Amino acid sequence: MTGNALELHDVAFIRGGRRILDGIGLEVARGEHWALIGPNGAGKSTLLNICGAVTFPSRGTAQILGAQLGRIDLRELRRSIGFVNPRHPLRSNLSAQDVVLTGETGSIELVPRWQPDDDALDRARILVKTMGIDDELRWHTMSQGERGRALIARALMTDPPLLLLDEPSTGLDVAAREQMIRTIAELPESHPELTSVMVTHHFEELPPSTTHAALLRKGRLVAAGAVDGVLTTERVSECFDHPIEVLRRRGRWSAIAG
Ligand SMILES: Nc1ncnc2c1ncn2[C@@H]1O[C@H](COP(=O)(O)OP(=O)(O)OP(=O)(O)O)[C@@H](O)[C@H]1O
Repeated sequence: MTGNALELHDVAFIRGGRRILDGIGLEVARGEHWALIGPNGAGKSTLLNICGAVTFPSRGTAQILGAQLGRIDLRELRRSIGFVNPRHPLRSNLSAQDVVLTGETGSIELVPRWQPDDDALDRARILVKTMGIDDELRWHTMSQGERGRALIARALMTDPPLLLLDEPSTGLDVAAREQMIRTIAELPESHPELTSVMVTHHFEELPPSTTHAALLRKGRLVAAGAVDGVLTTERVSECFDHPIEVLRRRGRWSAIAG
């Protein structure tokens, strides 16, 4: 496939007369791995939802994988997008493999009377294995870290060209967080065609595979581009309206508030 994975032009999102996003222009080329960072309420999740064809812009245009929102079959497009949200509202006590299989139907629960074909079953088994998930586990008793890995495997079920991650390390202890970061950092190797966008609050959670970053403040982009030019002390301090020193060591980032 050619062209950018994402192209947003002058996107605004307005609710209750409030501009939650405004003047957003963003181009994400295929194969890039973006981090979307900003203070609470900056609009990160809203922007990610637009990238995932979950939310439509109030103004401007959003092209996702070459298709313009509002002009395409959403079901088909959504199969091309893996979405990882740790607040996954699954109620049933599904096995790890069944959680992964719901990625095939794009549903939260298993679809009644739906039977996966052999190919889907094989892919689910391989994903459970490569993500290092214990296949005896069931949803209700999985730890947050195990759930996170199961949700990434679920998101990869359709082999999507675009993966969106909304704070995938939420609720993880430091060991589980490191494992999650490693899992995400290895994706470009196992899925070389993949493009990803990850929302996070914490610089420590950025995988070393991050190639680009966008800083969002009060619904507007403060900076967007190659990661080392964006995650600087100056730009991050401007974004958070607070002095923050950004450091990069051995490929990983940290931030210290002044
Ligand atoms: N559909 C909606 N209707 C009204 N307000 C909304 C809607 N969606 C989001 N908002 C508001 O827009 C703002 C941005 O929300 P969003 O969740 O995108 O921010 P965020 O940067 O992801 O925040 P956080 O870091 O706290 O998760 C918030 O004030 C939120 O309450």
